[in-house]
Amino acid sequence: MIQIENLSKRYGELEVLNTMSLHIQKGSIFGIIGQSGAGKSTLLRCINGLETFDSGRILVDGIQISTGNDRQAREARREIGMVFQNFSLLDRLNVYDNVAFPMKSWGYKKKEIDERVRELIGLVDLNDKISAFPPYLSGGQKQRVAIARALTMQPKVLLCDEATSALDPRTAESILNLLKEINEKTGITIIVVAHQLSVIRNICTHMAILEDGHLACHGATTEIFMQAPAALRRLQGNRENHANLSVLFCEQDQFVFSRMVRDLETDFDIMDIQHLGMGKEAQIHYSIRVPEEKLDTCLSWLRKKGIYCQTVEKEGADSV
Ligand SMILES: Nc1ncnc2c1ncn2[C@@H]1O[C@H](COP(=O)(O)OP(=O)(O)OP(=O)(O)O)[C@@H](O)[C@H]1O
Repeated sequence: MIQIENLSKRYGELEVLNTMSLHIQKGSIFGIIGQSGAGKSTLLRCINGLETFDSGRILVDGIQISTGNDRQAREARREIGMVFQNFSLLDRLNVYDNVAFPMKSWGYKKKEIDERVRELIGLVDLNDKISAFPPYLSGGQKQRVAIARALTMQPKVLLCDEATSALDPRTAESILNLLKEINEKTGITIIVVAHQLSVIRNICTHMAILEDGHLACHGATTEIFMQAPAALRRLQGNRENHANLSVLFCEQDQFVFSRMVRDLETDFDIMDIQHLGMGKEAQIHYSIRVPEEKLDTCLSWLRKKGIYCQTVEKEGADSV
């Protein structure tokens, strides 16, 4: 149903996607995982027509995806809903109006909008919050609103970019269960980008591992975990030779790890992410695992950038 054929993309000198080909079956829940900077989000943005690419093509149900503004390109993009880590809700609109927003933009009739919005708010179990505004919702409730909004145009595909990374483990689990339920009820194809192997293992029927813009392996999730190819083992990492770090930074520093990978030519695993505080005070706490021989350079690189970091005992970390 989704055909990605020889997809390549560069940002200047940096080759982010390298002749990547991948077929994603209709109705599957497909997980994409890889080290930070491997190209996961870029691939998702290409599928959604949010990002241009240099060569290759992407077909959704036989229709070619592009960033163009012609009718065919817009209709094709309409078939794809997307949810993000930071929810991307409009704070000035209540739950009902956030969910209604895409249909209003496309000029649907009021009655049709009302029926669909109420149905979706019921589906994500938020009937009691229908008039609430996003600042008064929990993270899990915000993500439910974002999921309902992404489904308003009855897309064939739902893309989830780190949809549960900002949530505590129990809330994350309830969102993953909701995605699974939506997949079973509607048959929608779901693509999930995640940092944690547990997310992929829990809900994905199929998966792909990206490494430096290459497709390192892909297939049925159960088979990949059973066969444990080298790419999976690399992702799981060899704990003996790795050190765990606790890193705290502000939302606007989100590209810091990609820069660290480039500057220090090191790999690392993100083992846990927690969002702390709200608004201007918001911070993100990452538990990461770096190769032991790179530990000192990573610590001094992060500290030079004014980022709080410290090593932690291995037993204290939440493994992927
Ligand atoms: N707009 C941009 N301009 C320049 N480089 C970019 C841009 N967006 C992403 N990159 C670079 O492209 C590479 C792939 O980024 P991408 O966000 O796709 O990786 P990712 O696998 O999703 O990483 P993460 O897990 O950290 O989100 C990174 O090296 C990143 O720094």
